Amino acid sequence: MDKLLIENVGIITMEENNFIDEGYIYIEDGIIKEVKSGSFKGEKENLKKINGIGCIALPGFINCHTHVPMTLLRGYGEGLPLMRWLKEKIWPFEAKLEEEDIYNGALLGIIEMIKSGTTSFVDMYFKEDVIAKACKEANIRGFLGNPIIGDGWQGQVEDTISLFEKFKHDEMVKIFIAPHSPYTCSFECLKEVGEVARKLNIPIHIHIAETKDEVYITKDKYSLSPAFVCYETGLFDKNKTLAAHCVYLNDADMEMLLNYDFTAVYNPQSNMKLASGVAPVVKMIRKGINVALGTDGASSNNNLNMIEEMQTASLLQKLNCSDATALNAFETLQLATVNAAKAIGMENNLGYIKEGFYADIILIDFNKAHLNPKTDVYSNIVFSAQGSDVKTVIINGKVVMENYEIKVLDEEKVIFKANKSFKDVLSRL
Ligand SMILES: CSC[C@H]1O[C@@H](n2cnc3c(O)ncnc32)[C@H](O)[C@@H]1O
Ligand SMILES: [Zn+2]
Repeated sequence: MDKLLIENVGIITMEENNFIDEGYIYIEDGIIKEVKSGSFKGEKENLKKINGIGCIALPGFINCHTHVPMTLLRGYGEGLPLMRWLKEKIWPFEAKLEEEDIYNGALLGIIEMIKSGTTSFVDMYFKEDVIAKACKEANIRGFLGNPIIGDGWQGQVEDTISLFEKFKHDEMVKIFIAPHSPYTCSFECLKEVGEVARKLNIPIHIHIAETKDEVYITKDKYSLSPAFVCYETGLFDKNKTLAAHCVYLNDADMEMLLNYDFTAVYNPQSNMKLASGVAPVVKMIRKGINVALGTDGASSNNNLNMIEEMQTASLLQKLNCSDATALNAFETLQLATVNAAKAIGMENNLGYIKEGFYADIILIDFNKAHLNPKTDVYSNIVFSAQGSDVKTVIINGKVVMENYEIKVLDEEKVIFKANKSFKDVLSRL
């Protein structure tokens, strides 16, 4: 049996009013067995110990919307709005990607995510079988969906079914079904996606209502908002759905979505960078819609850092609502942990540091000038911390980064190969 003890550590359990000033977390075979203040009294033989002195432990972040290999496109296609960005720069580049490039970009993104505290991510990209391989090598949890987009959708749905069969018993990789959006998928396609999701009992991952242009497109084509296009195809029926962006959801959309198991995934940095708009997050939460957080790809962000994303998430809502109380630090942390776990159907396993939950835990090093005094630890993490303050990362009970050092991959080699892939793709353009 694998036993791990994190001791002398502050603990944000994510249960309300339950911050443990100094305590321990005891883990057996990847499952949290004890979370208490004070010191561990149990058997200490054959036990790996991590001294968490000066650190605060919290649940690992769940990035609920990304395209992880797009790290290769970081800095590529700068300064364009969504539709021009996709059509003029991103899609032509992606057309030249080979399997090895996707693998190299995925590993680069996974290292970046682990180093800034992400332990699970929800991904939509080509060749998710290759991304799954990268997840398994790094021991990170991947909730992966091959894109379903355009005319070739029938074959892409078949690919998702095969991928699901391949990974249905996997511990770290789960397959989602990922139609790109209501403006790139036909009515028939969205209908079929809903049916397959229900048959396989898997969540749907889609982009909805990202830009004003998207609303014009669906209104023009179907006389419906993007959310109602999905509704009319039965996409939400009895399915769990994660919808990235949701910037232009209107009141009628929200009232309709409340009847479904629906999560809006807020991507503030991507929405700011592409000048898409501000998602009505405070309104959605007030109405009872589950809201989680994602970075989107590194080409529209330009990183995969959930600590930075949380800071932007809260600041943007405060500014947009002209209300300093909007989306406070604890609520913002909920978007990246508890609400995210609910979005992916892992509410009984992830999102809290709690007995019986998976040991997906990060340690933030508070021995830093910018993190003291610890007047409000939630505020310090959301508004003062940097991704690089994450010192140690444990996923499924395995230490994947210790004392700032990635244990599962050769970081230098991954960086070298990703740069080579970028140049190779450019030479094919
Ligand atoms: C076909 S896999 C996913 C597809 O989506 C593209 N993409 C990346 N970011 C966004 C975004 O914010 N909105 C819409 N589409 C996006 C990505 O480049 C891939 O082609
Ligand atoms: Zn996206």
